[in-house]
Amino acid sequence: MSPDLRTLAESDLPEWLRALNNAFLMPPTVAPEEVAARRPGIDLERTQGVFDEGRCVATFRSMPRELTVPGGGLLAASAVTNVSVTATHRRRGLATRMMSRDLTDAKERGEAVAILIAAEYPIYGRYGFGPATWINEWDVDVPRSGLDRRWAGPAEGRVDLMTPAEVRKIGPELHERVRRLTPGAIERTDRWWDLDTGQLVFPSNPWKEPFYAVYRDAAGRVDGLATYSIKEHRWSNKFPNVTLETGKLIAASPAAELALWRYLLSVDWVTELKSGYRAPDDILPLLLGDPRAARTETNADFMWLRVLDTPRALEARTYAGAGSLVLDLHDAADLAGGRFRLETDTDGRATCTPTRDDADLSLDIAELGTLYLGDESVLRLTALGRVTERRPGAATRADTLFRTPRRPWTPDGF
Ligand SMILES: CC(=O)SCCNC(=O)CCNC(=O)[C@H](O)C(C)(C)COP(=O)(O)OP(=O)(O)OC[C@H]1O[C@@H](n2cnc3c(N)ncnc32)[C@H](O)[C@@H]1OP(=O)(O)O
Repeated sequence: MSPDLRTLAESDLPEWLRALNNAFLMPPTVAPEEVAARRPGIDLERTQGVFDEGRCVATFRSMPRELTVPGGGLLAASAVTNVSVTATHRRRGLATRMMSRDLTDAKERGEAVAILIAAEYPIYGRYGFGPATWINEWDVDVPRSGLDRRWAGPAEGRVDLMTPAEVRKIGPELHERVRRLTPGAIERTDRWWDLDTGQLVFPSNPWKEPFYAVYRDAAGRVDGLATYSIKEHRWSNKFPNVTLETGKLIAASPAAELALWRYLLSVDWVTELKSGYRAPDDILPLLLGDPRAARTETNADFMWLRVLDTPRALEARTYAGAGSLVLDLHDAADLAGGRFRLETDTDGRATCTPTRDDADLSLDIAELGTLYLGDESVLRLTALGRVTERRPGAATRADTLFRTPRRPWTPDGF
């Protein structure tokens, strides 16, 4: 009997979570309390499981999210997660079957793009995804950072430490503002905040209270929040030698961002600051007296994007001025391909319509995913042979339209 692929019923969940843990190399048995805690975060309608002789051997699910695009528009996205195939059933096409089904369903639901965070780089390009946002992680040698150790707080506004309960109240409104300013960001659910502030704890993942530093501007408006923790206290010969790990740092203004980084870098005893995953063009290294003190620990792709509805996706974002481009898009899965004319006006607003005109650029739908949020250079992809220029100068024109002044960033996983 061939394995049976289906949407989960309520009673399938414990076995499905067990399969997920198997593939993600975590202790397989999931306690009933864990299943109960996870259940509200899972929309059964958007799950898939493959069962072989009653045993779950593959998992998949997606959830609706709003993706911020250049210009601040919000685009309906299908956020794909928990993709797994048990090692006993690998390389038989199970992931491909689940992905094909979910992408078709997402398009029917009216989601213009699918997004995911790839466990490994080579997996998702074949399904039309391209890496759309990147992350950087820095390790700062604080004593060599060249910062004035007498820093006593921001010149304007203030930084205060707050309790998890206070953050649970003020965090969501702040994040709503921040994510609209951040192409590549998605919303945080109430559940996200409950987990972050210890109101909801998974039995398998005990919560340790972090520190929460909040920045308010001179008028008292909450404009920034940084979460951080200390891994271990190391003292040798009575010298403090402590590592501060930044959790999430979000800021709605440059003043808030500067004040919070400066605060974290000035906590007494701290000799090493780990930044956590940040935008690749985060200000952190350049605010140091000596940027060499910020060593890059990670520089990697983060969120991958797959266009499902080309006109809607391209019309949702804005561009750097007026222009016109004909894109010939190849899509092996036949979801979003075709030839389209993109017209932009001086305000950067766009229309995108099917056309039979000659193409300016030909590319695969996965390359459009890479270019969509403005992070990659069309010229660079042309040099690699991944974009073909059909009209001289078209790649440069496309770069002028698509690229953004700051790089997109996805602050949260999903
Ligand atoms: C969004 C997320 O959830 S990311 C998490 C992804 N999950 C994991 O990394 C957990 C461990 N790995 C797994 O569970 C599985 O190996 C998966 C899900 C990555 C792949 O599942 P499979 O059922 O083996 O994939 P499937 O058989 O459909 O493979 C399709 C193609 O992708 C290739 N492929 C699959 N996984 C990988 C990989 N990790 N690296 C390189 N190629 C891969 C296969 O070789 C195959 O290529 P082909 O079409 O040229 O023959």
